[in-house]
Amino acid sequence: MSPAPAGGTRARQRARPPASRADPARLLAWEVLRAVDERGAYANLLLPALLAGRQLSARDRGFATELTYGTLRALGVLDGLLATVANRPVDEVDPPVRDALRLGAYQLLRTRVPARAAVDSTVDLVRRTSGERPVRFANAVLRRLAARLEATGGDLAVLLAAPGYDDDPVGHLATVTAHPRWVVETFAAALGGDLARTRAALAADDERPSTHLVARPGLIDRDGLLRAARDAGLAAEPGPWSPYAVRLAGGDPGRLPAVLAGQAGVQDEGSQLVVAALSRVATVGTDTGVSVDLCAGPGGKTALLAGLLPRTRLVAVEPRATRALLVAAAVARPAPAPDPADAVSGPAAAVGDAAGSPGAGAEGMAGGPVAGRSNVVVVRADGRAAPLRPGSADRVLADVPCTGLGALRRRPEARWRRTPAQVAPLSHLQRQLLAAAVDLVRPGGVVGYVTCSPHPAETVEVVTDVVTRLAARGVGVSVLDAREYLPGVPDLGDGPFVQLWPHRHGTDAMFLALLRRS
Ligand SMILES: C[S@@+](CC[C@H](N)C(=O)[O-])C[C@H]1O[C@@H](n2cnc3c(N)ncnc32)[C@H](O)[C@@H]1O
Repeated sequence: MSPAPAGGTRARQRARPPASRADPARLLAWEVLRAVDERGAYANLLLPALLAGRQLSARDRGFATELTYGTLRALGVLDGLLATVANRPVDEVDPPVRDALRLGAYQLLRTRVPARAAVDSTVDLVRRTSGERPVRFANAVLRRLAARLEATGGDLAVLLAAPGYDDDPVGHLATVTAHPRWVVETFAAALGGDLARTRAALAADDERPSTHLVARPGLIDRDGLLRAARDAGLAAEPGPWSPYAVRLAGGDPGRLPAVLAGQAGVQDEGSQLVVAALSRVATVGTDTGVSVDLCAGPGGKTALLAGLLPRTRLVAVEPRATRALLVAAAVARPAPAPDPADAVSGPAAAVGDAAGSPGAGAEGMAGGPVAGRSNVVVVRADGRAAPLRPGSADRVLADVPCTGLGALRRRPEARWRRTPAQVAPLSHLQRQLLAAAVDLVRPGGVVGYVTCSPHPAETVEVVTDVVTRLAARGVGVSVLDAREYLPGVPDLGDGPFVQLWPHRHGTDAMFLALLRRS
């Protein structure tokens, strides 16, 4: 029988480990890491749920959050570092022990926790979660790592033997910024090969994003939301670009009455900008009074667009039942009230129903309308076959499913989960959805094509390809200069498209193309 490795699989079969001093913040972070690793959980959903169920001090909550997100973002670097001191490939270490070591390595590398405390607390965590057997191994690994970090001043390029920047800039950046190589290549391609900007974009993925709120037009204005946030003790500032945005330095926006009442919501400022831009484009010719949100779930953009186009009947299309219900929840909210404080009990906005509106019929809608408060009707359907007549909409928003490479700072584990193989199928679906959007819009109407990814295969290439193919079929589409619809927002790229970036705008890396059907 071969000896079980320290931290090997047998450790899990041991009797229940003795209680130890593992502190609650580290334990909670470890639990999230395990769930992400074992069952593909989403940290940004699981962590708040676990935090809500525990009695932790504000300091411990902050620490648990930093440990969880920071460790998940830096996973590639942490595993690389651990491999240099573990004398074995990291993926051969028992997963529960490996996750504890990752947390310890993160504390050594990126926090001000003293090295000794980082090592000792990780050893306690290992003891508590895996028993005594792997404790010596964990202790030795982290002590070696602490010594190496001290000896090199934490220089990752040295520690991880990164390729020299001059020899292999992409490899170098991938190593020192903890991104897979293909993501570095993607960002570089989207930034025209500018490697200094690529480095800045990659670095921005590691910064803790502020929380952005949207003041939903007609329900609350931005100043009212700002006041409400400050009154609730939150550090709030107006967003620099969107007239509806408030940025929070921290704190829980979920307890704000305006958010609970649906007058405001959590929404990245970049998402607000692309919706605002679409609403600002004047249509040419006679409006039908119908607009479409073709990929609506979970409904953040639907809610904003409905507020910006109050006289439009907005058909929100979403194929997944759970997400369609989220759209319904996002729009089934109180109506405008003169004083935000009264809005919770204010009158409901006009009930929307696609039936009878030009081009939109309730009959044939897969699943039927599932919500209709205000000017929105939610329809469960595939956007490629939405139950709407061609040419029936004034505006169509196609916020297509994408790799989400533009929101890596908000989804810490995503950079390691996404693969280049996912791009082509998405790109195919995106082409189909954009073509469907153009089909739905009337001549003189406008399509907004949006991704939360800067990948050229999901952005410029999709738009260029679809416009070319449609032209070959005699469908005229002109590409508008989307930058003109975001006045005051600097550095939007060379046009005619808009590409936002975390490092330039503090937003997710949203892409926007505006197309007018002729
Ligand atoms: C990027 S998300 C949209 C986010 C949304 N606009 C918001 O701001 O809350 C893309 C959505 O498209 C939906 N989707 C996936 N396949 C689709 C299809 N064939 N037709 C329409 N929507 C689809 C997904 O379920 C997902 O909810």
